[in-house]
Amino acid sequence: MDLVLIEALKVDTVIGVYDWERTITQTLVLDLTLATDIRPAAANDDIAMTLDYAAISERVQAFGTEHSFELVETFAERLADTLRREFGIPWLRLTLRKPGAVPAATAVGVSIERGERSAS
Ligand SMILES: Nc1nc2c(c(=O)[nH]1)N=C([C@H](O)[C@@H](O)CO)CN2
Repeated sequence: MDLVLIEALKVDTVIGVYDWERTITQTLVLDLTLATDIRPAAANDDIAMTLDYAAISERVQAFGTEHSFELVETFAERLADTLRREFGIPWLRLTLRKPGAVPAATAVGVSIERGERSAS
C-alpha cells in the first residue's frame, strides 16, 4: 500500500473546553498519512485515479469551519471518519497538534490510526 502525505496543514476552528476558547478561533496543525494504491494514477498520469491532496486539504479546512468541538479527540475522530467516507480512504493516520495550548510545550495533541492497511 502506498501513502499520500499532507504535512503541517493549518486549520482554523473554534475548539477548546474553556469558556474563553468558545469565543475565539484557534489554529490546529495536522499531519495526514493516507493509504492508497498510486500505481493506476502513475500509469495513466491521471489525478482522478489517486487521492487528490489539494481537494482533501480543502475539505479538512472546510471541516474546521463547519465544526466547533471541545476536545481535539472529537475533532480527530470525526474528521478521520469524514475523510474515510468521502474519499474512500481505507486507512489513515491523523496527527493533530494544538500549538500554544500548553505554554511550556511547543504543541499538544493526538495521533490516531483508523481503518485497515493492506500489505501490498
Ligand atoms: N486530552 C485533552 N486534554 C485537553 C484538551 C483536549 O482537547 N484533549 N483541551 C484542553 C483545553 O481546551 C486546552 O487546550 C486549553 O489550553 C485541555 N486539555
